[in-house]
Amino acid sequence: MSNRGANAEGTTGFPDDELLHEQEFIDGLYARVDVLRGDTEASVGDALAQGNTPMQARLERDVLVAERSGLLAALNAVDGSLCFGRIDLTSGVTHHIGRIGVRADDTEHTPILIDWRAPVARPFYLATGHTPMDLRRRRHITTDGRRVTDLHDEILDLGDHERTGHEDPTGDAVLLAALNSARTGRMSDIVQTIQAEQDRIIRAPHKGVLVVEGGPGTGKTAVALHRAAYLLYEYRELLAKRAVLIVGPNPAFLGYIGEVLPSLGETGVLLATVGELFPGVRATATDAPRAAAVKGRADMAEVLAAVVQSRQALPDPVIAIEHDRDVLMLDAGLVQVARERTREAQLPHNVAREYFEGHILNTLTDMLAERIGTDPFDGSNLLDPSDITQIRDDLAENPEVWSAIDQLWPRLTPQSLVADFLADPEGYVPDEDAAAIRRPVTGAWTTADVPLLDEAAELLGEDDRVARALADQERRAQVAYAQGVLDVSYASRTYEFEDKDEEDSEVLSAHNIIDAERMAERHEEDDHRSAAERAAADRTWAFGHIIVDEAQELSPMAWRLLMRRSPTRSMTLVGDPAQTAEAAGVGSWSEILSPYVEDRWEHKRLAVNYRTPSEIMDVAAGVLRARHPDFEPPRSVRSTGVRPWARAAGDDLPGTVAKAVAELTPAEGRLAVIAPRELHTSLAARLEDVTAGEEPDLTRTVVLLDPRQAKGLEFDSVLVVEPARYGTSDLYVALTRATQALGIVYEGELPQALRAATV
Ligand SMILES: Nc1ncnc2c1ncn2[C@@H]1O[C@H](COP(=O)(O)OP(=O)(O)OP(=O)(O)O)[C@@H](O)[C@H]1O
Repeated sequence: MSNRGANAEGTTGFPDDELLHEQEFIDGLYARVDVLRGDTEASVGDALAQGNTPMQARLERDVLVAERSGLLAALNAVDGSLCFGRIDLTSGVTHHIGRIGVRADDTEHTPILIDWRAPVARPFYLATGHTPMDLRRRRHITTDGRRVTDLHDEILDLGDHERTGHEDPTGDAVLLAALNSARTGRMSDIVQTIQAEQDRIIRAPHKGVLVVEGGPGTGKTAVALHRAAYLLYEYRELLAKRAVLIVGPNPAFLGYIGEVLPSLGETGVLLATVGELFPGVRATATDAPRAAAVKGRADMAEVLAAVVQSRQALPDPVIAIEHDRDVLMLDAGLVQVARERTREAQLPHNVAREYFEGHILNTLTDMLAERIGTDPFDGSNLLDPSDITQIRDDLAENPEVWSAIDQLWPRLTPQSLVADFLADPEGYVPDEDAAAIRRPVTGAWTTADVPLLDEAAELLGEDDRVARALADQERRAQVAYAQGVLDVSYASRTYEFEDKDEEDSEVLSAHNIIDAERMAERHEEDDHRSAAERAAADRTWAFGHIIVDEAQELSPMAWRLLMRRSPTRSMTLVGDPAQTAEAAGVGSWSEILSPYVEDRWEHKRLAVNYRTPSEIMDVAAGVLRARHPDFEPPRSVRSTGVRPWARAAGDDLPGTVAKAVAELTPAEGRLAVIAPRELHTSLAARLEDVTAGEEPDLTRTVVLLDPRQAKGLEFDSVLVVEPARYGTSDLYVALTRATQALGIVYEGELPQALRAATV
């Protein structure tokens, strides 16, 4: 830590010029930001107060309000932690670095605070004594709200003998302070201390698929989130329109990471689990592992295609249609021809129905025409084309014809198709798989059902003839309305400017710059939801970039869903195969990716563990090495000197756990008790003020979780209960969640791998 204290006076009690100097800068910065905020609030207020204005002005007003509101949200989100660093260049220039960029109110709009994502800020993260990148000094500025509390300087130009009294010889005091600080139950950003290996990943180009792999605590999640913020900054035009999607393993995890992007001033991101990616469906039930594994298998795509085909039925043996005192017999042979012709079009089922309807109507028309129009003498047909058309039209009015078509080529929804299939899967999958996935037709949806629904939606498509007709009608009404607006605008112009020639007028009115078609289009665009909000409601949305955390957990069917949302294949996938728990998870990155991008994807590794001290990491690594002797754990960046311990519970497991919890609960910070789900009720009964359940409140001091829920999270202290009941990867996850202390309580035997490593 620096040798200077927490206010503008040094330890000697004399004023500290450096601190004072930085405080002056920060005061000036906030003064500017306060003005900016005031101006922005006022302009939003003015715009909203305008009331009923002509359409063109309203459109401009809405754009302004949206932009300014975004700016306000960013200003408010970063308030109190605006500036965190400074770089001094050998040229004598200095730049302050912050969460967003701020410019002075001068004619040049001189930058006074550089956004951490700007290229100018990059040396702050990358410069070393070996490669100083033209820096003499890097300064970390620690603030408490608007007050500067500490400075840490690293000298990067070894020939520079000037000293400030705030030198940090190791250069990692700020990082270690961040790693040792008490956890809050919410992940915080790492923008002040991004390490060079992380920075290179954060700023990698957005095109193509980037896989980021690393052990527990290597900052994969932190890097993924900062990458989202970086991409939104660097490719703002594109990504503000198309939005960024971040996929996480469960809602508790999304809650845990949910504050990081707003703290970086970014809100245009959709955070979702795979179970939330089918609009209108909420996955509330949980599958048994075997069922999830079957539903996630790649061949389910073919299985569902076969289910759809099986709904395209044949009469058994005939359907009799009464028409005009005639009976028309639709037999299997005739329908099969119509069905084959329809299938040849290779369209989704519901879209193809229009063709099937046509073929059946034609078949029936031919049948009837032959029956009533054939000349008994020479066998020729006496009907002319208008008679044939009339017959066809009459048939199209007959409800029996439509009931036959509905029976043979029914309109299907993804929900009905998948629910019916799951209620009766025999014949489509092997018997033992069918037994694993069968459930009542009214059963609640699970996360593993969502990729099946999405697949079904693709196979079925939408018969949007009615919607299209309505939209056409609506559009014609809008164009007519827009034309009316333009006419009114033209008429009012002649009133207002009657003393001026049209050419002389400096005031442009709507009719000068826009025609009715375009104006109607603008009206359609008049959708105030952000891109992320619109994306959340649209199954077919193509995201600008997709980030997947814990990517190793996703099934092949879930990958199909995600790839549909990313036609440009602009993706960042982060994960750790050693932490794979889901039976449906995929074995290797190339297995996941080759069907979509062959071998055109990049692979980066993170090797330093920032979370888990070496004493705890050694224990966790031992567990994996017991199964995989060559396993290489990530290197812990710090050690605490505190060894993990293990304690036998005797015959009172809940009592021993309660005692251990009392010992391990940090004065500040959070404790997780990680225990098999079946023990939760008995343990919760003995733990005061504990939070548990599907979505526990992670900000509470003591949280009770099962190992799957603990994935991706971290706590100051962790108590692992009954480790012998976990699978290897679940145990590895559980053991690597603590930043400070780890205890283990067990009944019976302690697994061999844990015996030697604990006290
Ligand atoms: N450069 C950094 N500066 C400060 N803290 C960091 C840095 N990198 C990572 N951390 C911290 O390390 C902890 C672990 O990070 P993170 O959760 O992103 O790791 P992970 O690789 O996703 O872990 P896991 O696979 O176990 O979920 C977090 O508290 C994060 O804030």
